[in-house]
Formats: sequence, C-alpha cells, structure tokens
Amino acid sequence: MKFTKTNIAGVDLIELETHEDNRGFFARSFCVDELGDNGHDFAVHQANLSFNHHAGTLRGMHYQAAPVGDPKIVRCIAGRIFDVVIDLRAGSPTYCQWTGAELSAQNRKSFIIPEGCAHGFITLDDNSEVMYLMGAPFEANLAAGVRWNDPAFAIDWPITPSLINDRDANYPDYERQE
Ligand SMILES: Cc1cn([C@H]2C[C@H](O)[C@@H](COP(=O)(O)OP(=O)(O)O[C@H]3O[C@@H](C)C(=O)[C@@H](O)[C@H]3O)O2)c(=O)[nH]c1=O
Repeated sequence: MKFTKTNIAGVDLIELETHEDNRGFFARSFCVDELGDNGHDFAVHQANLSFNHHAGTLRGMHYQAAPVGDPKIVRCIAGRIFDVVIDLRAGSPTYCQWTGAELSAQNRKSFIIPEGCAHGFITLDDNSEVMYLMGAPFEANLAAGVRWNDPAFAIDWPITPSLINDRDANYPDYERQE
C-alpha cells in the first residue's frame, strides 16, 4: 500500500501496490501493520456499502460527533466518485479546509479519514458503489453534518448534484468554533 499525505493532517490517499502476473494481480487493500507504520491506528468495527443509481448523487457531508468519532477508509468499488473530506477539528492548522480526489473502481484509490473530519462524495457514473470500513460503531444520536455548498468550506465540486436528500441539502451554515 502506498500512502500519500494530503493537505489535511491524518487524511492520506492510499494506492495499491500490485503484484502482477499472467493471472492478473494481487494487492493488499487493508493492513493494520502498514497503516500503523504510516501513523494510522485503525481497527475495523463495521464495513458499509453505499450503492447509487445515478451520476450526480451527493451524500454528505457527514461526521459523528464526540465522544464517538467515525474514522473511515473509503473505496469506490464500481463506477467513479469525487470524494471530499473537511477538517472540522477546531485548533487544527487546516481547520475548515477540504481535500478531494476521484476514487474509482479503475484507479482503486482510497482515502483514510480520521475522526473529527466530515466526509461526503458525489457520484460521477451511474451505478457507483462505495465500500467503507468504519473504525467505530454507528451512533445515530451523534450523527451530524455540514452542507455540501457551505461558503465556509467553498468546496470545488466537479459537477452540480442532481440528487441529494433533504437532510443533506438543509444543514445550516457552519459556525466556526474559534
Ligand atoms: C451510517 C449508517 C446508517 N444506518 C442507517 C440509518 C438510515 O436509516 C439509513 C441510511 O443512512 P444515511 O441516510 O445516513 O446514509 P448516508 O447518507 O449514505 O450516510 C453515509 O454518508 C457517507 C458520506 C458517510 O461518510 C457515511 O459515514 C454515512 O454518514 O441507514 C445504519 O443502520 N448504520 C450506519 O452505520
């Protein structure tokens, strides 16, 4: 696994290191030891699948509030998504900054996202499917979010969403905590 740091501390883009032969390839997609060597203490608690019928579907920007943050590792296993992370850790040098990357079944990249960050994506192809590993249990009463187009973050989405649910479309403007 190849780890590339992003502008946000603790958010890395992970690429496969493939062992290829005439059958195809083999690659690790998750390894506690390699994650640890790259500064990520991650234990899988849950694995989620998110299927989306149409390109232009936006889910996010979600986080789970303290005391049970929701670290995750996100991979697109069918189609393509533009995946986005916002740093919501007050006091972080990159507080309120975002990073994004195209994750696809073809490029097999994934993001590792620490607790305290909001996460979301927009699908770029029909029938895009996302698999993500969660490092903590889901706590419905701690689920929270910020709006995809909040000027506080100014995310540069590659396309305009055509499908978003009411909850995600109506998060109020974010109030900075400093
Ligand atoms: C996240 C989650 C949801 N659910 C339920 C709650 C609800 O009835 C149904 C659908 O949930 P949502 O509408 O919140 O699903 P969705 O909008 O896809 O939420 C996800 O968005 C992406 C961007 C993330 O980063 C994830 O962590 C998660 O927040 O599934 C669980 O049972 N377990 C879970 O872990």
